[in-house]
Amino acid sequence: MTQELLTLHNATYQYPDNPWRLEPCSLAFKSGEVKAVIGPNGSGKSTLLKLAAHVIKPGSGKVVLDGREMKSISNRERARVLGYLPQHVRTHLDYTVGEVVSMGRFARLRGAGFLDSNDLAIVENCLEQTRTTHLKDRSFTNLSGGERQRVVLASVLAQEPRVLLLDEPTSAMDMHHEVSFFQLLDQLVKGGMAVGVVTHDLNIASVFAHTLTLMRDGAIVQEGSPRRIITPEVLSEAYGPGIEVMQHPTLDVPVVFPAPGLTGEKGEGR
Ligand SMILES: Nc1ncnc2c1ncn2[C@@H]1O[C@H](COP(=O)(O)OP(=O)(O)OP(=O)(O)O)[C@@H](O)[C@H]1O
Repeated sequence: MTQELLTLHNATYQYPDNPWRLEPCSLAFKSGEVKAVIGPNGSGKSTLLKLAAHVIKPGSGKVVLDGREMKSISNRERARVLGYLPQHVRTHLDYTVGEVVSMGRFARLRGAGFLDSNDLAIVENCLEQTRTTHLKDRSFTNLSGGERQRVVLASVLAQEPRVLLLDEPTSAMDMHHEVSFFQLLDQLVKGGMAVGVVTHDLNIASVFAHTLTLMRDGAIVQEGSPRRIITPEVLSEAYGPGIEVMQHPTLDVPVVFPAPGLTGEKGEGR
C-alpha cells in the first residue's frame, strides 16, 4: 500500500522582495511513487520543492513529514528521512568526491562522529549506484556538470532517506546517463522510497513518473498519470499552444514535441 510520506496542506509562500506568490498548494509524495513536477519557467516548481524540503517555510498552511509537522522536526532528524538536492550545488572548497559523498552520512554518525565500517560501506554502495566509484579521488570542483549531478545524488543517498526531492537533477546529463539516473529512481521507489523530481524533460517524466504535477503561475493546475497530463489540451493550459503529442514507438506512454510553425523561426513557413 502506498503511504503518504510527505504532504503539503494548502502551503503558500511569498519571497520578501517579490510580489509573485505561490498559491495554496496541496500534494502528497507517496512511498513507491516518482512524482514529476513540471511547468514552464518561473511557474513555481523550485519554490514548491523548497517548501516541501523545509528550505523555506510556508506563509500559511503546513508541511507534514512522516506524520509530524515539519516545523517540529530537528534538522538532524529531518536529514534522516528527507534528502533534498537543490537546482544548483555550488562549492569552492576542494573536497574529493569520496568526501562529498561521506558528508551525506553526517546526520547518521554515532559516537565520536567518525565514519565506521558500516558508513564506509554505505558510501561505497552510493558511489556504485550512481556509477561514480571511478571518480572517488577526484576533486569535486573539477568534475563536469553531469558528473557533479551524479555525485550529489550519491551524497544525498548516503543519508539513507525515505523521501528524495530532486530539483532538475539531470539537467546537465547526456541521455544515457539521464536514463540510468531515472532507472535508479525507479529501483529506489520499488524499495519503498518516495521521490519528487522537478524536470523540464517531459518525455523522461512520461516514461518514469507515476504522477505528474503541472504548475503555472504559482499554482498546481493539474495532477495525474502521464497519460492524463501529457495531452495537448492539458499541457497547453500551462505552456500555451504549439504542442504535439504522439505515442512512444516502443513504450506504452505518450511523448511530446513542440509543434513546427508555432515555435519560432525554424518551424515558420514549413
Ligand atoms: N530567492 C528569490 N527571491 C525572489 N524571487 C524569487 C526567488 N526565487 C525565485 N523567485 C521568483 O519566484 C518565481 C518562481 O520561481 P521558481 O524558481 O520557483 O520557478 P521554477 O518553476 O522552478 O522555474 P525554472 O523552470 O525557471 O527553474 C519566479 O518569478 C522567480 O523569479
